[in-house]
Amino acid sequence: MMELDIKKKLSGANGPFELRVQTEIKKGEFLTLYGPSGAGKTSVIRMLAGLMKPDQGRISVNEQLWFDSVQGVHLKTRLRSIGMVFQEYSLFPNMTVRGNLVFALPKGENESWVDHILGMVGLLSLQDKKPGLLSGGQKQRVALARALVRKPQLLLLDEPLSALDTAMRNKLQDDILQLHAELGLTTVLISHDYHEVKKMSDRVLVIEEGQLVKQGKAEDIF
Ligand SMILES: Nc1ncnc2c1ncn2[C@@H]1O[C@H](COP(=O)(O)OP(=O)(O)OP(=O)(O)O)[C@@H](O)[C@H]1O
Repeated sequence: MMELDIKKKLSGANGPFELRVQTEIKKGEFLTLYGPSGAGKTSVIRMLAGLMKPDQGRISVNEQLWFDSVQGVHLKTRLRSIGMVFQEYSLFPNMTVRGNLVFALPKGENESWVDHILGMVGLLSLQDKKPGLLSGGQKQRVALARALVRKPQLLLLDEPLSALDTAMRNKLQDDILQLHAELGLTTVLISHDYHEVKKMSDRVLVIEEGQLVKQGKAEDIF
């Protein structure tokens, strides 16, 4: 169970506005953030990841405090149990697929977990290739696998599929849903794609100009 209550002043294209999001995320939930460009969705994910500091509020995950403005707590990104995938492929180009995953493995951890993850996402046959030789979909599959190497409590996905063609996109959506279920993940996805939101989400938060304007099941919202 995750509790999130954050405020942050942002400077948007039409002047400053306040981002304010308050919600609880259940363990195992698949939550999607939906809303127009510039609404503050990426900022929410960055604050969950510890890459942006809220002005005020509190983030707690299973009794562990990640952020608390009153107590002055701001846990560093590497101390938060998170995995992240963004739209741009952020793989190390000079390492193999396997190398990218092993690099993310905590010191002393058994590499058999890397094999397991590679198998789950269907990358075993590509494990010795460098990312430059892979298609966009394959690269995102590697990025997803790498995000899962540390068995994160929270998986953060910022439009990871928006650069892919429809077929590849569908396939990766299925993979993400399967991994989410098999690993018991709690996942927060940003998506602009209405079909994707409907297919993936247990719950949708609609954010406009920093405000949470609607939330609920996708079929009730659209
Ligand atoms: N550190 C910051 N301080 C102030 N304003 C910021 C900061 N970072 C981003 N912003 C502004 O906040 C606004 C919201 O950005 P954000 O990327 O969170 O929106 P978004 O909903 O994810 O949009 P998109 O869908 O286009 O990615 C933007 O106008 C951006 O310029």
